[in-house]
Amino acid sequence: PLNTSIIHSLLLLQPHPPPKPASSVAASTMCGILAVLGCADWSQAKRARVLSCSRRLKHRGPDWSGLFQCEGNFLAQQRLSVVSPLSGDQPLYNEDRTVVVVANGEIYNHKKIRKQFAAKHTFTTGSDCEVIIPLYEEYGENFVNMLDGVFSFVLYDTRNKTYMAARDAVGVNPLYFGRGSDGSVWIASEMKALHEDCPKFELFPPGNLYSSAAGGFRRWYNPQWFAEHVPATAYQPLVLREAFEKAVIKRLMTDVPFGVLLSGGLDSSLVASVTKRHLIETEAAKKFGTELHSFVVGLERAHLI
Ligand SMILES: NC(=O)C[C@H](N)C(=O)O
Repeated sequence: PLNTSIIHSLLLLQPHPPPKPASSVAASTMCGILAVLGCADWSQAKRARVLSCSRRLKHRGPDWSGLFQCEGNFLAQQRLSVVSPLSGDQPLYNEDRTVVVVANGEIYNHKKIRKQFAAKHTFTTGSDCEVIIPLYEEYGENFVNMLDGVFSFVLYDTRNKTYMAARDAVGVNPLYFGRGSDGSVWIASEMKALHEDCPKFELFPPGNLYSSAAGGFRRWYNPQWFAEHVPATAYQPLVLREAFEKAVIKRLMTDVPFGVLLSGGLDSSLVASVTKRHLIETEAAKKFGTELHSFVVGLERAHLI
């Protein structure tokens, strides 16, 4: 797989106010989610507690805070708007609001999936993450491998009171899983949102999904090469180059200004050079122009930068 830190060199700039020269920077593919499921207590005090835990993720999503509650089940999101800033606030719902999703993710093939469901599903937002809903309605819990992207999300189905959560193939987007002392399940982008309320918590394993109906985790990402002790295909530099370029290009999907963070090393320089070369072909260029903003972090008296 590609080194995910390479891809992280692409940064999203603060989306509001819109396109002006970049002055501030937020890390890539942010947003913070917190889901608390199956609480025995759903008093005002519990709701307030969930909200205050969710607020600890505010640094991940400065643009919006949202909360869904159905009895003892809570889904909260702090949003960093990337795709469809004006309509994509979360939680996201299906047409009759019986299925609810909070997500931290970028779904690169969302337009393709939208087309596939255009006749069957009424999309209410422009969010790339909304495609999770029709996929779930069509395929139940067996759709995660149809998402091309980086993500962590929690979906709650009010009709049968079940939920599922999933994390992308290699764990680009963070996710933690814990249990409260009342048996509730806590799932959050960062530990700080759940550690005080969960005597036990762990990393949500990358490439896995958790299903409340099945009562556990299962791997959804099972590429053939997992089983290979020695790679079956020989190293092909051109194939690698093409895959790398494609990986960078699809990450230019954004409705907000963006830039590249240069570490000073080879990886981020490669990301910057591919971005610069292909920027002109992208939707982003139509909105923000073809000038590429770049950033470096330097320390006083450190002479590298
Ligand atoms: N940024 C995110 O993680 C969610 C979604 N892609 C949005 O733009 O709102």
